[in-house]
Amino acid sequence: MSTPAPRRPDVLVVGAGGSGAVLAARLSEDPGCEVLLAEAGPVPRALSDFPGGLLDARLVPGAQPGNAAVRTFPALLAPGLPYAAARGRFLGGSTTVNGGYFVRARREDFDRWSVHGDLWSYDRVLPLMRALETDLDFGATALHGGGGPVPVRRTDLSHPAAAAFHAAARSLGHPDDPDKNAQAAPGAGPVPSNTVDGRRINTGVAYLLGEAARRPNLTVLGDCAVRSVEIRRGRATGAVLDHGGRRTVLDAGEIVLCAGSLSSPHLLHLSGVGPADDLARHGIPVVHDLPAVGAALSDHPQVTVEWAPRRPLPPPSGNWLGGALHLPSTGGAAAGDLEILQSLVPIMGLVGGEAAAPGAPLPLLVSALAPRASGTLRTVSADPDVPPRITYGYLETGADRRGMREAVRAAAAVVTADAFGEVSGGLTDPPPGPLDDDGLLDAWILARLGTSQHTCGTVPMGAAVDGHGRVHGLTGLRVADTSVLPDAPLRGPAATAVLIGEVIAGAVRAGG
Ligand SMILES: Cc1cc2nc3c(=O)[nH]c(=O)nc-3n(C[C@H](O)[C@H](O)[C@H](O)COP(=O)(O)OP(=O)(O)OC[C@H]3O[C@@H](n4cnc5c(N)ncnc54)[C@H](O)[C@@H]3O)c2cc1C
Repeated sequence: MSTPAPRRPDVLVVGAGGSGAVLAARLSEDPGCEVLLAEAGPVPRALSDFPGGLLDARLVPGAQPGNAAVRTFPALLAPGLPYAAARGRFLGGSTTVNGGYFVRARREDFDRWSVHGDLWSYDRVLPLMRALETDLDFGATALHGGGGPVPVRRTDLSHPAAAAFHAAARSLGHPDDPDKNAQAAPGAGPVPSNTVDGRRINTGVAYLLGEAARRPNLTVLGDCAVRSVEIRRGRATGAVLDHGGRRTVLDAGEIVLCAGSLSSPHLLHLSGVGPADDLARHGIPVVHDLPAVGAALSDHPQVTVEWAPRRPLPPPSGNWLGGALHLPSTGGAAAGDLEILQSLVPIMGLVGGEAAAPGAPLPLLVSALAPRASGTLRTVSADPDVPPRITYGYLETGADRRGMREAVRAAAAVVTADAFGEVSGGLTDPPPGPLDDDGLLDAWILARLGTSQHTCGTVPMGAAVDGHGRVHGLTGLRVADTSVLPDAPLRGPAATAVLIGEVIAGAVRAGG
């Protein structure tokens, strides 16, 4: 991994995050392919150069307001409900600042997505899901990988709160779910996590700091922000980038946008690719009318249910996560579209960057994972520094609200089960009233509404790109990040972001 002045690469990869770091590493395995990876945030050259808090798996840097590795985007979760959406802006992208939960999408997700191309069928992606990981619990099996870049370890359920959570879920009849990457019936179990010895292994560390760092055909530029893509006569020819205090135009054989689900559609818009009327209204010269770019946005609404420990509990040893319960909502996906994720760190600790906050209530993060694209991303200025206008469109339908109510009641049932009494002094939020009344519970949920930060679907396969990430109507331009998933998976998307890098790298290398 060298840092000379940029020369014309065969492939310019924009963004070194969940998908881009993977894509650049895989493409550069071919010594005949010159790859330039441009990352807007800092790019450390060694593990020791990462600020400590970015690797500490007891923390979630993206939850800390003002963290320097995070860019925030103003957004609306629902009408009148503002929110600051977070994205990693550092080598590894959002995988550097996320929760380190690394769970595969479900077979149902691939069944939906594979209508856009066989590359996405479960049988086609399984070998890649094995190739991208080293499963430290199960080793190499027909389902799991034994030699891939991302280490996967399941969370330790021996912490008293994690053990009690698991026992309580079991006592309520939820099945055991010991391997959430095995596509079994949903239930309660440990969380697969890209964490080893208390360190969260982001995609930059996993894919770029090892052997890839010595490849002469891979250049990784940090603090290098792409402003727009140059497109001439229907072909992407290069990109405008800011690097080292200079603005330059870099020609490239092919450009792959991996800037994430909020920045890739924004970059397309700024390059004149998107809904023509909207772009023209904001003074952006239209290059290619593609209304689907930014027309939809899919994510998972989240609220926090809290309980008070009845006695001092130890801080987590290596991971902020305890266990997780997945269950289907009424009429929802059999794979489980409701999620209750146990945090062993209080909210004030997650927000403040401290793993311990003795005496504070402990949270369960409660999300509805039904795949639905309810939001939008619109560009409102030709100035790249003006953020896009983002709406999530949460809780618009009766089914959305019912799903969240069911998830909150399921979480409250776990907390109030006898088996949880071993560690718990009781539920502190929500109070009893809202749990018994749909209207009150809807109001409680709305007042505490947040998001899992799992945005997908802003440049979807089908309407905007094909199954190989190629932007419809243009040549030499692809998108390869969570933007291309038509909807958010039934689990968190980090493992799927890595998979996207693997799938699209395969497509590029195969010449298709
Ligand atoms: C706080 C938080 C917690 C999360 N927790 C989890 C979790 O525990 N489990 C889970 O499954 N998912 C989680 N996610 C989601 C998951 O991390 C993301 O879905 C995944 O990282 C997305 O990968 P990506 O490649 O699409 O984008 P990103 O990982 O966001 O990468 C995009 C990269 O592009 C760079 N970039 C952007 N614009 C430009 C530009 N113009 N020029 C150059 N570079 C640019 C960015 O700096 C970034 O490095 C979380 C997300 C957040 C924000």
